[in-house]
Amino acid sequence: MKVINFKDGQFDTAKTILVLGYFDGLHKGHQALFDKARELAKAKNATVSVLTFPENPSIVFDKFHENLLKHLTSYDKRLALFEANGVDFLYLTEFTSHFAKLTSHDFVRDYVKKLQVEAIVVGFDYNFGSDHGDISKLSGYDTYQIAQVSDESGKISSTRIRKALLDGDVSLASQLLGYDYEVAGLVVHGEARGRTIGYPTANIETKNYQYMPAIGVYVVDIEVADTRYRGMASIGYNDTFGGENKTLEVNIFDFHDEIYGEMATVYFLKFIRGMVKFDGVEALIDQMADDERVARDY
Ligand SMILES: Cc1cc2nc3c(=O)[nH]c(=O)nc-3n(C[C@H](O)[C@H](O)[C@H](O)COP(=O)(O)O)c2cc1C
Ligand SMILES: Nc1ncnc2c1ncn2[C@@H]1O[C@H](COP(=O)(O)OP(=O)(O)O)[C@@H](O)[C@H]1O
Repeated sequence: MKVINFKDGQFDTAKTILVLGYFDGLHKGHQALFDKARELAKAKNATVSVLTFPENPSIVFDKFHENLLKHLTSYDKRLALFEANGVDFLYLTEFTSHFAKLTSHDFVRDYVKKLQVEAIVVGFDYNFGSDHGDISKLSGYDTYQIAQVSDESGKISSTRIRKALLDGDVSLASQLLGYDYEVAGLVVHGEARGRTIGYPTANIETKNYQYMPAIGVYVVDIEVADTRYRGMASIGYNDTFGGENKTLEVNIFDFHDEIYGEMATVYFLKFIRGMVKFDGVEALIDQMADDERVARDY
């Protein structure tokens, strides 16, 4: 997959199926668009391109709040997901006030017509231009609008996945995404207390603006230096010790190495329980032994 800044003007000249949207998380609903795009590309002997935005378009419309900067994936994971979904060319353009003001006619002229488009694929709720024009009429291309993908509880959406994470329901989030929810970060020093209680924990400091699951204890897998291990994670303030910073920490099973400064990816598999402020360290250790049984059995 080739990543191209649209403003650099280095457009590929092969016939292509163009997919349009923001696609935070590339969840099962988004994946349906790429399934269609791949099918069309095969039939028409074309490539698959996506035109998307690095940041959330809502930044242009909504009063700022921190969550507007957050994503369901890291940037690297996002690229990997586009590639896994069959995208050959990823065109990035910033979503700005100016971009939002383009009419559908402007958008076709300045963006769509720059590529050798064979057909366009969009989601059921896609909006074209500030005038909400009809892109198939304007552009003359076949346009496929893909119906929403639903499960028993309704439409699969990035909003539902964010809510599942904020509720600690990482199993639901992963089910809707079609892959395990993951957060990547750097292993940093904590209070060096973990080793003294028999449960060393790798403290993961995330550099990416990603949604963190709710405070609690989770079954996780963790990938360090290309190897994936089972572990148990805690997200919270280490209430038992009066901790003031919210941390993500992972006790890695059957692992004995120093990994400060390494990048690690944590895959959230299942919520175990909420955080507890214990009266003493012994009670915490007993509880962690129980957590370990749950995580190893998962
Ligand atoms: C699986 C797991 C469960 C935990 N549960 C709790 C808890 O219920 N209450 C709490 O105060 N700390 C909990 N912790 C956090 C520990 O307090 C923390 O890992 C320990 O203090 C070590 O901190 P350090 O890495 O800064 O040395 C948990 C940690 C893990 C890995
Ligand atoms: N099984 C393990 N799980 C997590 N970290 C481990 C493990 N074994 C060794 N380590 C190392 O020990 C560190 C954690 O020890 P800990 O006493 O909790 O210190 P800190 O507070 O600095 O995290 C990790 O960052 C890692 O380098």
